[in-house]
Amino acid sequence: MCASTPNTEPERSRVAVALAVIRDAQDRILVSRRHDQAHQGGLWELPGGKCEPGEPALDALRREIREELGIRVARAEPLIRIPYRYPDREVRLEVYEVRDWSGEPQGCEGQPLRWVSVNELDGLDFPAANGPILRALQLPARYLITPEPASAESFLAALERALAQGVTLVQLRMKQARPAALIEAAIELVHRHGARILLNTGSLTPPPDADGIHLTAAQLLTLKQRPLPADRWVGVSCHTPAELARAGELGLDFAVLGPVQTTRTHPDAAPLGWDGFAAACESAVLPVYALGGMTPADVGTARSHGGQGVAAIRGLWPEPVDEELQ
Ligand SMILES: Nc1nc2c([nH]c(=O)n2[C@H]2C[C@H](O)[C@@H](COP(=O)(O)OP(=O)(O)OP(=O)(O)O)O2)c(=O)[nH]1
Ligand SMILES: [Mg+2]
Repeated sequence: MCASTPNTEPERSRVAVALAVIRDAQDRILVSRRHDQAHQGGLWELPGGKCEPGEPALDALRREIREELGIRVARAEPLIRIPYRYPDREVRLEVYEVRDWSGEPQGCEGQPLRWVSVNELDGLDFPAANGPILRALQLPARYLITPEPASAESFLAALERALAQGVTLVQLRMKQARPAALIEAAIELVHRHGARILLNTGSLTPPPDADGIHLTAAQLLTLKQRPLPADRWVGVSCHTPAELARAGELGLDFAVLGPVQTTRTHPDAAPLGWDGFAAACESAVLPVYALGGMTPADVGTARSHGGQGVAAIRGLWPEPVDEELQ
């Protein structure tokens, strides 16, 4: 339990929890099964547990992992934090990625253990609060937003170079012309490189072979429910904590938030700064990319401020670009 204050909501329900995504050399993740009698019993879980009063989450993580698995965490990187309200309890999950640890994991409390790939995680039953953690594990650190295509040929050539440079998630952003042949060619090219593509064309019904859509903040505010089923992704552009909250309520998969910095093309727009970005991520219940003046060199800063990584046109497109997003 966290520290309690007498005259506020009953604190009995608010629990800070430190969890570990422990990876082995094959990039598999360690999961355990919760005892049937526990809160959210019988479901699979990430190892970890409740912070003691006043205990920093990272200390709680090391302690819980030693107690539950008998291994020593050498280094842990923040992945995501999820505030979540169950009917009987409110939790705040602080999730860390652990690639550097020593010892041989054992179920010290008799709990069954399994090593699984990120794809296999999708097929296991976890507590409801874990959905955004799975998404954070599936999403890359860089999210390319394409500039408005000039010619199809030069656009596809540049997109191919971006993919060859390791981009694995693409937003096809078309605000002017939307030629179906170019959209299909881009989808095919992205899939040939094993990457995913989301369409930002104003339509809520993308072609069946697209991996999902990316919404504007204006579209977000008109929606009553998530526009696509769970097997297709829905990203959204947000500028305020209120928009992020709405994206979380609708169960969208991730958001981009900006502008974090002043950009060349919009020098007058008030930027959030990294502190504003971090404050907004604090209460978000979905992975959040930083947008606005970002380059791959900013990934570490974005992550240390609670973000999933960076989203950019100019910073990730292998050709000079005039436009910039806010
Ligand atoms: N360990 C764990 N807890 C989770 C996950 N997802 C989720 O919502 N929770 C919730 C369930 C519990 O309300 C809380 C953590 O509980 P816990 O049972 O692991 O706590 P603990 O290790 O300190 O156990 P105990 O001392 O109460 O026996 O967080 C998850 O992936 N792993
Ligand atoms: Mg536990």
